[in-house]
Formats: sequence, structure tokens, C-alpha cells
Amino acid sequence: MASTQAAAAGTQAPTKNPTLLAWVARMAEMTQPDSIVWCDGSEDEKKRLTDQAVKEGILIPLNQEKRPGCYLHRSNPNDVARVEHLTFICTPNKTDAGPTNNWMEPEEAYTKLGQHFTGSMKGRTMYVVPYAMGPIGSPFTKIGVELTDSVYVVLNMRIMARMGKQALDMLGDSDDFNRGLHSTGDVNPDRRYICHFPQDNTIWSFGSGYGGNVLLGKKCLALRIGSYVGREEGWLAEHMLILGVTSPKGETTYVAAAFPSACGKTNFAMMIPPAEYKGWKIETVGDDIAWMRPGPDGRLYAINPEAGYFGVVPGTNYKTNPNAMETIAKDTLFTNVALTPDGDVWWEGKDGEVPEELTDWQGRPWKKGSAEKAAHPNSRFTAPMSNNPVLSSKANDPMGVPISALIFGGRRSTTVPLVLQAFNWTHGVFLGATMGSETTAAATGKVGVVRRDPMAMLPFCGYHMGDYLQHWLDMQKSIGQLPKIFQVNWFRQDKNGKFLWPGFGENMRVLEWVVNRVHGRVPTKETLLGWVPRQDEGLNLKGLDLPADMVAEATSIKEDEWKTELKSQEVFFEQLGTKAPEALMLQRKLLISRLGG
Ligand SMILES: Nc1nc2c(ncn2[C@@H]2O[C@H](COP(=O)(O)OP(=O)(O)O)[C@@H](O)[C@H]2O)c(=O)[nH]1
Ligand SMILES: C=C(OP(=O)(O)O)C(=O)O
Ligand SMILES: [Mn+2]
Repeated sequence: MASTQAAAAGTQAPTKNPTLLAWVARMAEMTQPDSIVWCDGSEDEKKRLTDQAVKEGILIPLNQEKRPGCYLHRSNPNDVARVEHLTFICTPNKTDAGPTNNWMEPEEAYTKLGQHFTGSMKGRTMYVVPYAMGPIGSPFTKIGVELTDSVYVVLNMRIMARMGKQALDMLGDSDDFNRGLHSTGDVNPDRRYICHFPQDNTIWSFGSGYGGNVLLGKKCLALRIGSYVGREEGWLAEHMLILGVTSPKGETTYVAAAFPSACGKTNFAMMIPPAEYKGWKIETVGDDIAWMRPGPDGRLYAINPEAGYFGVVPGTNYKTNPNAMETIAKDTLFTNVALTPDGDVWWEGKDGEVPEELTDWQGRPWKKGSAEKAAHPNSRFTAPMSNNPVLSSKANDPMGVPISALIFGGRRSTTVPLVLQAFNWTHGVFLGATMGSETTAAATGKVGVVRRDPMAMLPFCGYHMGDYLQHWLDMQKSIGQLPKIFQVNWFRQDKNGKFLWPGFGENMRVLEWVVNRVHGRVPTKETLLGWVPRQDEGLNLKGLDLPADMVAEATSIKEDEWKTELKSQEVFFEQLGTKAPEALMLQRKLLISRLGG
């Protein structure tokens, strides 16, 4: 049996890479698939696998006149989000994973998961999916190979990454590739593991079919393994969108922004500025992940390692995000949305009337007025970035784009003002490190609880969070021209729970201020927390239909709220113990003294 599989791995393989062949054979020996298919990324292959997925009921074809090339997938109802409590960093020493990660000893993890993987692909096909994170040929780019028994994963990976022959060609005979193994298993909620082995450049994911757990190039490789490699190699792997903003004068400024999952990255990356901003243009480089390193001119250059968007569906409409609506009009895979009687998709917050009758995300009949949501709150679209009407021409640039501003933002109903600028790099790292955000449906667990989420990386940092923050501080020395750092909060609410700031396209007003600050064009006001827009010569509010007291409330700084906030930050820093960077502790002391002790 084993030798048959080893032979199968070799004979049909479109590569002679000995390390790759040996590894595929070894994994096939363990998982015992009936057959092995090497994916080439071609259109033929896409058609064949799509037809097969439809036949097996994994994909439901949508109305092809309304949504050409689009399909609906319904996941197992208890497998709809990332599972942070089952996600592990497997380093030889527990301290290397740090207090914010779950840890398992590597041998123990290989043994434990090995038991689940043994025979897990019996009666199934193992797909070998070579993929590149980053443009083909870019010095930033990393190659991964994911072995999976899920056609859904293959079809998603094909959208999310540069997949198939192009990646295999770039790898050549090198042994420098991420080894990813995924098996859907029986989706038993108690037998689900997402294990990362940074020392071995390996990821084993068992028992889930949800994107963030199984599209291994994304959160697992590009962030968890990426952040680990980035520290060793002197660069940053961040949970950030990248956009270019061009003024009517033709000046383009590139900005990267970190917001936790389901806190507005995709929306900000493709927003359309309000009518007052005639002649301004926003273009998307990336909507989720940025790999950033100092370039030869001393500036910080960023690439988006992905090729598609795995975006939150609910709340997306022609008012909030018209470009996303265009992006998902064709060639898109929808997961866990509702189905209309005429074969289109529907979700809470879509334009138009709520339909009288639907099939909900679990395939059950649904009627208007039902207390249950028709689409799952974490329902997702997977769409190629080439569908995006405002895709930046630099999205495929192997050298990336020079970043002038970094923005950190969370979902906070209180405390954090609309926008402020850090005094300097160290203070900016402090702002990122002390970020808090209310939890969302992107991960299983309670929604709406404030937790510390440094740089929006709490669930995605592949090593000790204290070392990570120190790495950010150290990067200051290797970046000749440091980006300016900002903090934003689109989610502050009034007493009745109404958002104080209209958000979405109107965030352009904040972005314009950021751009003006970067180029030293507007004065600011110093506050305890950082620099903020002045009343005069501050935010451009022309044409904004918003009472002045709401803007005042959204931008206010309340010292009593900050005293509470500082206590919560203290608990976080205490968790880091002796690894809490000294420079950040000094920043903290300065803030406490500014607040009057
Ligand atoms: N109130 C408000 N909601 C927003 C804003 N931007 C995004 N959202 C909502 O937040 C959710 C997640 O947004 P998304 O851009 O997909 O977040 P991502 O997961 O970080 O990419 C969606 O339901 C959006 O409609 C904003 O500026 N204001
Ligand atoms: C893809 C995910 O996140 P985001 O909302 O940041 O896109 C995820 O959390 O699995
Ligand atoms: Mn997103």
C-alpha cells in the first residue's frame, strides 16, 4: 500500500523536487488516500473540480444569469469561524509561544494529530496544492504546498493564492516551502486542531472546513508562520490592509492599516470617497495581510501576499461598499449565506427589501420576520482580487509599495477617539500594542467583549507577544524613513448604541487628515494621548450630514475612561512578564503621569 502511494506521488507528479516528492509520499502513507491529484491551477482543472463539487453537493450553483460563475457552500453548522482555543503554536519551549498562544510540544502534537490523520483520507482524494504567497518572482514571496482532501479548499486556494504550476515552477528543486497538511475529518467539534510548527515551516490542520482554519496560506502561513520568519529575517508580517490614496493633484500615498477580524479592513481598503472628494481615488493593494520590509531607499515596502479576498458578507451593500458588491458579482464562492427562491444569495444588510421567503444558511426554510438570521454573521465571500474595480496596478508589483502611514484600529464603543497620531515610532508601537477591540463572529466564542488585541495580531502572532512588540521597536533602526503611526476608531457609540461616526466612505475624511499629516500639511493639537485634528484646519466635514455634537463626542477624550483603560492595559503587560519591552513600559509611565498619576 505504502509503496503504491509513494509511486503514485511520484509518477504523476509534475515536479522532480526530491524533498517535495518524499514529503508528499510520507503524508500519503499516513493519510492513505485512494488517489493523489497534483493541482496545476488551470481553467480545465477548475471546471472539473467545480463540476465534481456540484455533483457531490459541496457547491450549489447560483442563478448563472444573476451571478455568473458563483456557487454557494454550506459548512457544517458548528464549523463557521476560527477556533482560537484549538489553535496551537508548537515550539520546543513553551515560552517561545508566549502567554497569548496555546502551546503544544512538537513531538506530542505530531503524535496526537498523527493519530487523527492516520487513514483520514481513506476513500478520498489527496489534492497537492502548490501555491505562492506574493507575486511570482518577488523577493518577498514564500512558497507553500497544501495537501488537502477537500475540493472546497482547493477551489478557494485557487482564488486566494497564485496556485498550481506557476508556484511549482518558482519553487524548482528548493526545499524551502511550507508543508501544509489538511484533512476535513468528521468535523467533530472536539477533535479539531490547527497546529503550527514554525521551526519546521509546517502546518497541520485537522477536523475543520472553515476558511481561516483551512486555507493555510492565509492566517496560518502568511501571519503565524510569517511573523515568526519575519522576526528572523528582519521584516514584518502583519494583519493589515494596504491601500493607495491619490489626490486630485496626482500625489499617491500608500497606507497600511491593522484592524481585528470583522472590524473593517476589507471595507476601508476599497472605500469610495464621498461626493465632496471629487478627483480623489482609493485603490486596493490588499485587504487583509501585509508583508513589509525596508527597501533600498530606506522606505518600508509592503506587498499583499494574497490574490483574492475572503470577506465578511453581512453588512455589504451598494451604500457601504459598492466595490465589494461589484467584486462578488461573478466568479465568487459564497459560504453560509442565504439562498433566494430564484437562486441568488441574500444576507442581512443587503440592498433592497427583505425577501418574504428564503432558504437559510443551514438549508432550512426561512420567513421574513424570523428571529433567526438568514445568513450566518460570519458568512464569507471568496473572490479574486482581479474582480475589484479599484484594484491597484501595484497589487502584482514584485517590489510592493512604499508605506507612508500605519494605522491601528479596533472596535470600541467607548474610550478610543476617532483619530490620533502617535508622537513618534515608539509611541506608535505603544498605541498598537495597547489596542483593544470587542470580539466579533469571526472567531467562535462570545461576541462584543473587549479584549486586548495588540496590532490586531493576538490570534495570529506565531511567537511570544513580548518578543513581537520588541521586534516592532527594533525595526525602527532598519527603516530609514519611518512611516507615521495613527490610531482610529470607527465604532464609538452614543448612549443609545448608535454609531457616532458614519464610517465607510466617510472614513475618507480621516484618511485625508492622515495623508495631510504625513506630508506635514496640517497643524495639530497635542493631547494626553497623541496629536488630534484641530477644531479649525482639522477634519474636513464639508457636506457631512452629522450634528456637531456627535463629531465632538466621537473625537472626545474622557480621562475617567482612560483610567479604566490603563488598568486593562496593565493586566495585558503583566501577562508578558519580563518580556514586556522596557520602552513600552516607559511609554505607559509617561501616559500615567500625563493623566495625573
Ligand atoms: N459602523 C461601521 N461598520 C463598519 C465599518 N467598516 C466596516 N464595517 C462593518 O464591519 C464588518 C466587517 O467589515 P470588514 O471590512 O469585512 O472587516 P475585516 O474582516 O476586517 O475585513 C462588516 O459588517 C462591515 O459592514 C465602518 O466604518 N463603520
Ligand atoms: C479570515 C478571517 O478574518 P478577517 O475577518 O480578518 O478577514 C478570519 O478571521 O478567519
Ligand atoms: Mn476582510
